[in-house]
Formats: sequence, C-alpha cells, structure tokens
Amino acid sequence: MPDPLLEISGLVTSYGPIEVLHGIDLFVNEGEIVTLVGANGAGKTTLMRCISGVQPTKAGTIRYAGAPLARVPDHARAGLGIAHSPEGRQIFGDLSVEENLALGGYHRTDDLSPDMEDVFTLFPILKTKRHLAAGGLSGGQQQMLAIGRAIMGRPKLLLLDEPSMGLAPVLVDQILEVISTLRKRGVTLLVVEQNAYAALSIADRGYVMETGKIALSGSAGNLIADPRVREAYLGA
Ligand SMILES: Nc1ncnc2c1ncn2[C@@H]1O[C@H](COP(=O)(O)OP(=O)(O)OP(=O)(O)O)[C@@H](O)[C@H]1O
Repeated sequence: MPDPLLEISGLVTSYGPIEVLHGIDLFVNEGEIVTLVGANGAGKTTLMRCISGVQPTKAGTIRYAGAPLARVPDHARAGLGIAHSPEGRQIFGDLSVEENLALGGYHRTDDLSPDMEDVFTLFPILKTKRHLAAGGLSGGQQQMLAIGRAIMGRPKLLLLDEPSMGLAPVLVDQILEVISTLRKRGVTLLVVEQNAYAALSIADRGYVMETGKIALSGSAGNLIADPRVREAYLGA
C-alpha cells in the first residue's frame, strides 16, 4: 500500500487561548475523493486552513507526499501542488474573471492560457464573462470562479471548502460533476460539504467531525448507511 498523499496525525490548533481541533487523525490516498462532514463550528474549515498553511498548528503533524509540511509556508504549499478553494469564495471583486484565474497560477512560470481555456471548458459561463469584474458575477458563478482559480495551480491535492454553498440544485450538480472530472484526471480531493449526501455520493471515503474531533470515518457507502450519520447529517 503506497503512503497516503496527505496524512494528518494528532493535529491540534487554537484561536487565541481556545483550542478548536483536539487531535485530528485523517489521511487521503492519491486519487481519492474524501468528504468531511459535520455541523457548523465542528472545525472543518479550520482543518482545511491548517493543511493549506494559513492557520498555524500547535501539535501534531501534517505530511504531504511523504514529507512534513510544518516548515513549509502557505505560499510555498501551492508550489508543492496544494490548492485551496476557501469557504466564502474570497474572489477579488474589482479584478476581471481572467485576472482572478491568473492569480491561481501565480507560482507558475509557464503559459497559463491552456489552463484558462480548460477552466472555461469546465465552466462555460465564465468564458462569456472573462473580461468582466468578478464582483458582478452571481453567487454560483463566483463559486465556479473560486474553484477555477484553484485548478489554475494544477493541484495534486485540491481542498474545496463548501463548493456548493448557496447554489441552486442544477449548479450543485455541475460542481459535483467537475469534482468527479478532476478526480478522473488524477487530482486528489478533500471536500468539506454541508450537502453531505451529495458529497458522500461522489466520494470514496468520509470523515464526520464533531466539536474539533473525528467522530466517525469510513467508506462513503458505509457512512451513508450509518444511522447516526443519516439522522444527524442526511436528514433521514
Ligand atoms: N477566526 C476565528 N477566531 C476565533 N474562533 C474561530 C475563528 N474561526 C473559527 N472559530 C471557531 O472555531 C471553531 C471551528 O470553526 P470552523 O469554522 O472551523 O468550523 P466549521 O466546521 O468549518 O463550521 P462552518 O461550517 O460553520 O464553517 C468554531 O467554534 C468557531 O466559532
């Protein structure tokens, strides 16, 4: 069995004096889609932020491609192939769609235009708005732009935080399809989703977080069938 692409053990982090992750163990194998579900405030976003390096950790280790990330600053993690599409989109409203996409490839020195065309193939609506200010896009289009920007870095590991938040069902389906397409291309994905059923349906495995800890983990099929998950997160 090869080493996981991402391996987290005993991870602890705090906001000021308040500890919010209390020893997280999690792994993601190369080529997998792994979904992280949990109630608001469980710590999912904080965990993603620790992996991308914007949130410092207090204890534990994060290993990526077999090496510890502790001494790798956040901007250098992109260069290693880790891309993060954060919760709340965080696009630059005054910049054009194209300029936002170009920022996703800032650490690359090669030609970005084939990747930009690729994003436009995945999300055709963005092509029609490529020269417009991103602040004028609808919520769903901004979400596509945030994912597109992350793809521009040619990630090996893509961290998607709430990619379907606030989207109409038809757009949710489109986002899920793009996630599956990316996996077929060899991208490994860790996805945080409130829409737990949809996210588990396309995932290989999942983790359930509760108040800063992993409460359950397993194959996506087993989690979907688990009465505790069904009751708490799948509305059953
Ligand atoms: N910048 C911050 N400063 C202080 N506390 C924070 C900060 N961000 C998050 N928290 C707290 O850390 C805990 C975990 O929050 P986090 O956003 O990681 O959870 P989450 O599972 O992603 O929830 P949500 O789906 O609501 O984003 C919560 O108690 C939250 O109030």
